[in-house]
Amino acid sequence: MNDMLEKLYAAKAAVRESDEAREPLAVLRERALSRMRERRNFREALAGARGPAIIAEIKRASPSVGIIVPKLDPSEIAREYEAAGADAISVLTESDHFLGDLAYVDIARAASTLPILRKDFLSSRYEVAQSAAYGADAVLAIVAGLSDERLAEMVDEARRYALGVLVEVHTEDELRRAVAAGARILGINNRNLHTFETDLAVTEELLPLVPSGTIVISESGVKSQDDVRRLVAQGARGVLVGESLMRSDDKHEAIRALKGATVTA
Ligand SMILES: O=P(O)(O)OC[C@@H](O)[C@@H](O)c1c[nH]c2ccccc12
Repeated sequence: MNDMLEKLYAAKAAVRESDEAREPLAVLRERALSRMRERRNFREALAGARGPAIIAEIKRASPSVGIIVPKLDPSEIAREYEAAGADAISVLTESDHFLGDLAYVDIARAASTLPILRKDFLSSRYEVAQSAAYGADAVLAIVAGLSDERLAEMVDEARRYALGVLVEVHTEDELRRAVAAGARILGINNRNLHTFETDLAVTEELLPLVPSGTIVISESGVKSQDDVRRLVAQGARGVLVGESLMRSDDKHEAIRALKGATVTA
């Protein structure tokens, strides 16, 4: 694991410990199960999307670029994303480097009808149950930061609450591990977590190695209709877009443009 990732997971483990002292796993599991009827199907939303599936991200800051938007109204952004035609919403909940908050998940959920992905450096059953209890419909599992055992535990815990799992990979080896863990929704991250550089060629290189029936979402560095066109032409079902949408003053037009990519693809 690289330094940055290691730091993020270590900080997260400390947060988890204090959370656990306040709200034990059993309490969260019960609450997660009591919210089963609210669950929105992340996988179906992507599979059934018209044109390329767009996961629009709510992200206030990131380690690679710093502050993206000084003030954030997650409710308003969630509403805008849905009205603009997004298929799902990703919410950063990591607080130190991304200035996120777990509460944003339920805020985004209340403001839209789309499935909500909790994006964070999660590595335990506890955090998966917590995500479901706090209104998530799907969680992120970053293979580079997880042992096979941890990954399997997260996938197993997610199944209990019918949560989707977006299994993120960046290399061929990680892709193999994701497939072995039974990943049905793969996120191919174009960003190299050592250098923070993005290169859409990462998705293009890994796509031919993905088993059929797996939904592939290309993540990071996607900005234009041409980018989406290129990625879907290679077999991606859709894209996850953060920074370029957060910076856009006209989210409606921005998403419409990304969506329009299949028309000629
Ligand atoms: O802002 P971008 O370049 O559109 O990227 C979005 C998303 O892919 C990125 O936020 C991301 C991908 N994997 C992550 C893991 C943790 C935190 C954030 C991420």
